[in-house]
Amino acid sequence: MDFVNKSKTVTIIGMGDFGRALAKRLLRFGYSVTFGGLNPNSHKISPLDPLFSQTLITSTKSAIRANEVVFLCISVVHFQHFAEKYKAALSRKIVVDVSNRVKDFYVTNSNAEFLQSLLPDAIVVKAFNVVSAYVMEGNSVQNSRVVPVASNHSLARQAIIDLGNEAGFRPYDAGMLSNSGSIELNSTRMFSKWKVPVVTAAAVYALWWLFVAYVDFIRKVNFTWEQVFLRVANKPLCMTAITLLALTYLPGCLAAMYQLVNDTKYHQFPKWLDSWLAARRQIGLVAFALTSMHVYISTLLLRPTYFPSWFNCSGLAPGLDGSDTWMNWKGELSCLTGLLGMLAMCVLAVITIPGVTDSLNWAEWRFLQSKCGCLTLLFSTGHAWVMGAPVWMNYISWVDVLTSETFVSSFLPALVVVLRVIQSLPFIRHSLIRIRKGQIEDNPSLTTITTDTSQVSRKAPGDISKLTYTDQTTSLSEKQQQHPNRTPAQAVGSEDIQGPSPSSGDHSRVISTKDSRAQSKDILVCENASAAKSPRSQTVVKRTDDDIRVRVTNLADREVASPLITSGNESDSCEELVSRV
Ligand SMILES: NC(=O)C1=CN([C@@H]2O[C@H](COP(=O)(O)OP(=O)(O)OC[C@H]3O[C@@H](n4cnc5c(N)ncnc54)[C@H](OP(=O)(O)O)[C@@H]3O)[C@@H](O)[C@H]2O)C=CC1
Ligand SMILES: [Fe+3]
Repeated sequence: MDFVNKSKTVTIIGMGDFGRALAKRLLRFGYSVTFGGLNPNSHKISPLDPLFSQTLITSTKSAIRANEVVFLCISVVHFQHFAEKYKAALSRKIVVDVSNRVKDFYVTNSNAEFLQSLLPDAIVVKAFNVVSAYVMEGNSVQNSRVVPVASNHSLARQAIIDLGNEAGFRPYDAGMLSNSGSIELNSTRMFSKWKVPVVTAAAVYALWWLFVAYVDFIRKVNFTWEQVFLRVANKPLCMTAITLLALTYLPGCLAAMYQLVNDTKYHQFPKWLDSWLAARRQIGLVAFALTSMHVYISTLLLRPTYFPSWFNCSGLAPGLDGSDTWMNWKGELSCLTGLLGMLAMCVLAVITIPGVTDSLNWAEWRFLQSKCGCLTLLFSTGHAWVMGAPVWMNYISWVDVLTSETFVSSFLPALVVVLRVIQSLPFIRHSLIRIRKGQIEDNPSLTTITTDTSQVSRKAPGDISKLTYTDQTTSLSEKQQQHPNRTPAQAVGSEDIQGPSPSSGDHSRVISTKDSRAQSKDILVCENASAAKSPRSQTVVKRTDDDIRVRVTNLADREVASPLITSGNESDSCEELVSRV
């Protein structure tokens, strides 16, 4: 079987939306396509389309025979029927399953594994199901979709990765076919990362609404019911925006405090903090959306009748058009701080766009994230204080202060600003820098983390979440989302977890966690650490043709010590091998 598809020819079974779109994309990138369908004589492929002029449309059987790589662009519902008919013809062919889950059609584990069980002699590869036919057909290959490719056969997987690269996608090695379940789920699950931030925003907004209703309608009557749609609704809106902004930066402060308390960066954060850190991007973007709305509404209402304390009036009887009024220092400073906060927030939002993120190097990205985040918090808190502070001075009782909307809503952001200022004090900063650099821990034991360096370097968002490394303020999984092309080692500071890399000729695959057996030609990297938290050294287990070699590399303080080597045999577990070193 020729896994290197030098002839650039593929077969596509199914001439529906996806099959046609895939064919167009491949033809555009120099591939030849043979179509196979149920009804080769009645299909929707236009003979007038110049792209399809050289395309062969034939019976399913002939199309399968024609090439080694067969894309199966039919619904999972038809898999059984299809497999029964063409099982023999597909023997030893690479069958690429592009299908997504179908409601009410139950398969155990995944469509791809189901197909593999129906076609035991074929090599099933899961790929391209995350791309819609519409995107596939489009001319633009900029910002192309990241495409996970999974298969039990590493050469077949690599062949499809190469094909994906040539067709303008960003494929990555997603490991074994057993990973197809999550690949399929991820491509059909709706807004899974947005649910918690949006629900949190809704809950915070509801709470602030209750507070505003109490303060402005029950405690004192400050507004009429006619103003609830914009003037009053604008209040909980800005209060929610500033709270969410604080919630975006608070977990970073908590993470730093956690590291300071434990005096190490290797202790895993509590699960809730890890999830919170990972959700910061979404929380921040919701805050940005609400802030934008607040700015529009405030601009619409910006006049003396709505904001009397922001304007000076020249005469006894101010004109209705506001012609004899002008903004006082409070109005001008409120607007300035608000707009500067919005500007800093816009920069933050823009750098989350993948194209922009990719154009920044790590230092630039960190600088903008950290500095603009700080500025946004400062300006937003300043905006609330400029509006509220002159009024707070006149309050007689604490109840008045505690029912001041500006005071209550700026409390959390102010707390985050204070925490950040404290954490930037020289002696605390130095401690944090020392901790984040990494340190040696005594008595390292073997961790449960086993991963393959060559795989990790190609992994995409979500798949590296098993790794426990986190840095100061950004959880690794999130950083990997923001920089899908960067390896975890780059994300946490270059060589930290990157050990000796496998030679280019090695065919490697991800081996499951815990007690993995060294496999032929596989490379297995174990992090030596105490309780999976403190990588001190890295162990590469490599099976050569004759024996298994184990190399332990000391990573403490980024120094790579001279490797120790031992030998073992095939049945040895990683732990056993390492214990012999
Ligand atoms: N459309 C999209 O955006 C995406 C689709 N996918 C996946 O791609 C697959 C195809 O989707 P899509 O193209 O939209 O679906 P369509 O219904 O548009 O096309 C399915 C095609 O498969 C053909 N077909 C059905 N059974 C067989 C068979 N036994 N042998 C040969 N051909 C057969 C049908 O032929 P006939 O018309 O004669 O019945 C039809 O042309 C699905 O599994 C879907 O989950 C994945 C990602 C995105
Ligand atoms: Fe405001």
